Amino acid sequence: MSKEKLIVALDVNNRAEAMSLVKELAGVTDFFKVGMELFYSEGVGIVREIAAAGAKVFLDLKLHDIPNTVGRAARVLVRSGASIINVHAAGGGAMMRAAGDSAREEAAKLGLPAPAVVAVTVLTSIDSNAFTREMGYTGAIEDRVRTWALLARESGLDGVVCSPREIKMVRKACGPDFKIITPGIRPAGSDLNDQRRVMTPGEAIKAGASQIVIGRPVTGAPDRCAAAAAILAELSGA
Ligand SMILES: O=C(O)c1cc(=O)[nH]c(=O)n1[C@@H]1O[C@H](COP(=O)(O)O)[C@@H](O)[C@H]1O
Repeated sequence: MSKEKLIVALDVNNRAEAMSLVKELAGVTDFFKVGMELFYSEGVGIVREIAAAGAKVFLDLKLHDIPNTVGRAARVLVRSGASIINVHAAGGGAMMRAAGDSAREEAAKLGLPAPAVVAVTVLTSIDSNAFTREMGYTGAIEDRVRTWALLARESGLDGVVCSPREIKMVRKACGPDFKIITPGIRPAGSDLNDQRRVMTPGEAIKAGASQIVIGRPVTGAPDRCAAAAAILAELSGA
C-alpha cells in the first residue's frame, strides 16, 4: 500500500508544531494537508518548508470566487510547491475551468509541475438533515455530489473531495482515473467530532478512494506516530 494514500491534516496554527508533526510522521506518511489555519498563520513559507523536507502538500484553501479571481489565485499557488490545490465546486464550471487551466498554464510557463486541482463537493460535516432542512437543497446529497463531480470533470479538473459515502457513485460516474480524496475518515470507535458522513480508513480504501485525509484521530492521539501507523496498516490490509 503506497503511503501516499494517507494524507494527514496539519490543523495547527504554528510552524513549530506543523514541522514537528511532519518529522515525527516521516516514516509513516509523506503527504500532509495545509489548511486555512496554518496557511493564514504562517503563509506560503510553510508549504515550501514541508516540501523542502521531502514531503508532499495538499494545500486546502477551497478557492471560491469569480473565475478571474480564482484563476489568478491558482497561478500564485502553483509557485507554492503544493502537489494538490482545491476549489469549491459551488463556484461553478467556469470557475473550475479557470482554476485548472490557469494552474496548468502557469506551471508550464515556470517549468514547474502542475498541482492536481480538485473540487470540494458537499462538506463531510453536512448530514442530510442539514442539507435539506437547514440549507434548503432539494434532492439527496449524493445527487448534488454527482452533479458537481461530473461538472468538475467536464471543467478539466483532476478530481473531487467528497465523503467516503459517495466514493462508489463518483467512481462509477467519473471513471477510474478521477481522483477521489475523502476526509470524513474515522478509525472504528473514534470520536466523530464534527464529521457526519464518515467511514473507517479500510472501508474508504475498499470503496475506491484515491487518498484519505485524516486529522484529529492522528494529531490528537497520545502517540501520533502509532496512530498514523495503525491507520496505514489498516489501509494495507484493506
Ligand atoms: O477539503 C478538505 O480537506 C475537507 C473537506 C471536507 O468536506 N471535510 C473535511 O473535513 N475537510 C478537511 O479534512 C480535515 C479533516 O480533519 P479531521 O476531522 O480532524 O480528520 C480537516 O482539515 C478539514 O478541513
